[in-house]
Amino acid sequence: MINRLLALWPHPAMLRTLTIRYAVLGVLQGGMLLGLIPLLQALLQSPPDLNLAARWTGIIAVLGVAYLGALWWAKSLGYRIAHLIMRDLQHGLGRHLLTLPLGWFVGDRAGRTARTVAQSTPSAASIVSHVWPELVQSIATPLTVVAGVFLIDWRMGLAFLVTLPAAMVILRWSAPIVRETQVVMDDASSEAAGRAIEFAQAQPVLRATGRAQEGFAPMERALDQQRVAFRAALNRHTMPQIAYIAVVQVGFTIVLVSGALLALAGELSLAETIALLVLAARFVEPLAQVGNLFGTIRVAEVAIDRVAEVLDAAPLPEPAQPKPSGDSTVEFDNVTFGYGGRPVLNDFGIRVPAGTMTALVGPSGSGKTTVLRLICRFWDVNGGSVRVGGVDVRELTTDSLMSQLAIVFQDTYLFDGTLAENLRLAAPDATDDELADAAAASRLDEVVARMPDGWDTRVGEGGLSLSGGERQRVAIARALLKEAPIVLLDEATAALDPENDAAVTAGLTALTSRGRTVVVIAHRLTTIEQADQIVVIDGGRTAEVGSHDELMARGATYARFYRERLTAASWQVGGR
Ligand SMILES: Nc1ncnc2c1ncn2[C@@H]1O[C@H](COP(=O)(O)OP(=O)(O)OP(=O)(O)O)[C@@H](O)[C@H]1O
Repeated sequence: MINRLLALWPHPAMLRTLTIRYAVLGVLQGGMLLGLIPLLQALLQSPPDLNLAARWTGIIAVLGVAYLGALWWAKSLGYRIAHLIMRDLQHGLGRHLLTLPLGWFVGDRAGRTARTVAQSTPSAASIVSHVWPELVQSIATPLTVVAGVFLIDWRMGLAFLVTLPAAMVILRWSAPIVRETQVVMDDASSEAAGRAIEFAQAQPVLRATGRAQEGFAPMERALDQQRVAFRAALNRHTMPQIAYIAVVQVGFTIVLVSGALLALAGELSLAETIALLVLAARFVEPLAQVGNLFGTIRVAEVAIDRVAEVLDAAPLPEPAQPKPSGDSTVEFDNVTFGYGGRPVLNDFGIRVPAGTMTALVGPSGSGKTTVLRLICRFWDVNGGSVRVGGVDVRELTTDSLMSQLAIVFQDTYLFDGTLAENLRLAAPDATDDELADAAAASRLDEVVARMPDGWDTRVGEGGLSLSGGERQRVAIARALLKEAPIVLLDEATAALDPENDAAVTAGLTALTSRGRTVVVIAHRLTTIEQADQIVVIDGGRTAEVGSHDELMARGATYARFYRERLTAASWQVGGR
């Protein structure tokens, strides 16, 4: 546990100091317990030696005061180190997350990362504030007691000692079991939490389809699995727990029987025997404590593993000798790419000249979103190259690439701030006039005018107090404000109401008329007709490229799509 922690937080000297302080604490506690022996001897001999008893009471009291002082001395250091660990791990995670490819965040990673930062770092820090100190103390106290008992009577010392190795064997045996079950319970909890979030988000769909009452099968399955995992884990925990308690109790019995036999044989005085038995009862306490701690240690280890998993994720390689960016042409040259083993893009090639608009169309799953992600370098290609301004994106620094791109994805995420703050994320120094200009071009000004507090209206977490179309207007306004030469846009697939539809068209017109290079996954007929070039993607390849008129004249895939969609009530080229 400590080695794993040190691998993430390499400050062994501080942990050594902490260990010494808690060991001193354990020794002081053991000393107080040992002080009971002469105290009881003085009281139980006939006649009782009250002077001696008073002297030992004084010594125990001094040890008690020293113990309290040492407790403050050790705890304050433990809390300080825990604070440093939490701060360093959270900062380290934050810095590392910034270097990871954006593709790393796709899927359920966002939720897991939130858990790691918010829950696993305090859990890892609790190792030094609670787990390790208690463990050190729980070992130092019994060892001090055993050493003291050896000095009084070596046979009783052996009787005390015999429990320790047996307890260690049981703990070693149970450690992997506890750890394994902890991982299973943790995974089951993550899955159940994920499904519960999905259930909440799917409420509109479930209610619209009349299935809200029946519940939601994936969540029910996940909750069932969680219950089964918890029951199985608790069952597996039971055996090691019983075995450990048995060892401690058997050890206690051995001490009792040995004490009784030695007393009967006249080898121990009555006072010594009673004192040793009192000590045996107190001796068992810290040992039982160690048994409980091992479960907590495994929980902390799982937390460390989760932090390490994020910190071990490979950062996006930055070029050793970055090249300066060129113009805003975007090119795919014989690009091959797949997620895992399955190829998605095969020998894919397109050229988007600077200052023009290209619409990507094609059936669902053909690879349109993947094309946009590769331009942003969410992932690196397996073959060929993606070039921006004539330079391979792998030869541009992330900052330089990102400064050239504005991204408008379907589900625009807005921060829980005001409309103005959300827009200024793209350009913190933008003047009010620039804000107003971007808003007018994307028709966000209409939304601002409708809102009670205008630009100061709070949009709620994720921008949920705005409609999907309104959020996309904010994203387009951001793209206009950012002054990035290339805009990547994934149009909302849901049919927009006429007002939002007109706003997106106006935003696109503004972007192209201001010389931006626009690559758009197009779902609306108006967008496709607006484009300088249409790229039809099918099966990860470029099936057709040309203007609307050229492709219609060819009468192949695009023309077929177009006619189908035109006749459909809700026209969507994406095949949805
Ligand atoms: N993160 C991912 N991990 C694994 N496979 C993925 C991932 N993202 C996409 N895919 C797969 O890659 C293929 C292409 O997906 P992509 O999202 O690029 O298609 P698309 O044309 O944009 O589809 P749609 O129009 O439905 O959004 C699909 O088969 C999809 O299942």
